[in-house]
Amino acid sequence: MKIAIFGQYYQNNTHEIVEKVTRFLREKSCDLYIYEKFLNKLLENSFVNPNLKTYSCHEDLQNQFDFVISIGGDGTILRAATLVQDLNIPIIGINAGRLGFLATIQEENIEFFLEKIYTKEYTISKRALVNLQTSPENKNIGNINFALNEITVSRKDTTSMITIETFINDEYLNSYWADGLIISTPTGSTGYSLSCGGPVLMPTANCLVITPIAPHTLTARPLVIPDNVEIRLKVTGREEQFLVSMDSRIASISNETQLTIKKAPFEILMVEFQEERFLKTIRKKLLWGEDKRN
Ligand SMILES: NC(=O)c1ccc[n+]([C@@H]2O[C@H](COP(=O)([O-])OP(=O)(O)OC[C@H]3O[C@@H](n4cnc5c(N)ncnc54)[C@H](O)[C@@H]3O)[C@@H](O)[C@H]2O)c1
Ligand SMILES: Nc1ncnc2c1ncn2[C@@H]1O[C@H](COP(=O)(O)OP(=O)(O)OP(=O)(O)O)[C@@H](O)[C@H]1O
Repeated sequence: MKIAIFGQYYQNNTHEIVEKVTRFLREKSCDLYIYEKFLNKLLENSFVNPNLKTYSCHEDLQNQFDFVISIGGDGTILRAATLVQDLNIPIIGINAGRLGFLATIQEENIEFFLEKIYTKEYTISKRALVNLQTSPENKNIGNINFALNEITVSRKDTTSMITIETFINDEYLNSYWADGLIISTPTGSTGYSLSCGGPVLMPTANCLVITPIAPHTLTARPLVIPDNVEIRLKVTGREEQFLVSMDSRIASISNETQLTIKKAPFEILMVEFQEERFLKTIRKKLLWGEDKRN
């Protein structure tokens, strides 16, 4: 099996996690690669390099990898997705962070779950992404023009709200007067959109959510739409520029720019285990059922 390990940060327990993962996979005679910048962080912290091969970009992953193992929090998985892109390499998330909504394996269960990869006791959860196109083209966006969680537009350098004229398949929807607007995938529905009052979507729902960020029109509510439509946005405001974000990445865009958002032509494959399925994750992480009255 050929496996790529990905991580971004070094903290106290990183050593232990990486050692657990590499020890287990070596015993299984895996062909192991590690993200070069992550290895450098480990080496700076007196990690002894057990002759791991390295990779550093999307192109390096193009050569028949079986899995990517992400070590970190949800943000690290979002970053791993920018390397995997359309390569259909399943991602296994080991949680070294806080919430770990997408990164579901806890440190103490690493061997238990990695064994399940060998016994094929897992399923693949296909996650839709959203894709952004701008007219005119914007060089700040580059070719990583997609998001696993959400694409947002928001105000920049001002407390003044922006107006976001929104069309679905060329039909006018609304002009949101708000701090911003979120176009969320089902995966992203438990992220920023949820904090702004959006609904939780099951990962397999073929839908997107349009969620306004602090709209000044009290009747503006999150809207669930099918994922086969094209959403077009035009932003106006006091400043000449606004911000667009794709998961953790941001770019400044000028007001004349038109944004077109639609489902991306590829999916991200998340490895899911029976013990850590989506419904259990929302119960556990959103503390459903913690109310002692029921
Ligand atoms: N007010 C908010 O809730 C808010 C604001 C900005 C961004 N975000 C989220 O943060 C993401 C970027 O992550 P980051 O690490 O760069 O930012 P960050 O460091 O601010 O962390 C954001 C938090 O959101 C959680 N999160 C991310 N994706 C999630 C998901 N799909 N389901 C449930 N929780 C999720 C993370 O676990 C983390 O605790 C964005 O895609 C967005 O969804 C949330
Ligand atoms: N490789 C790692 N080793 C140890 N700790 C890590 C590692 N990567 C991330 N962390 C810890 O997790 C924190 C969050 O990481 P990350 O940005 O990946 O996730 P996040 O989006 O903030 O989500 P979460 O809330 O799930 O942690 C980091 O600040 C750090 O404390």
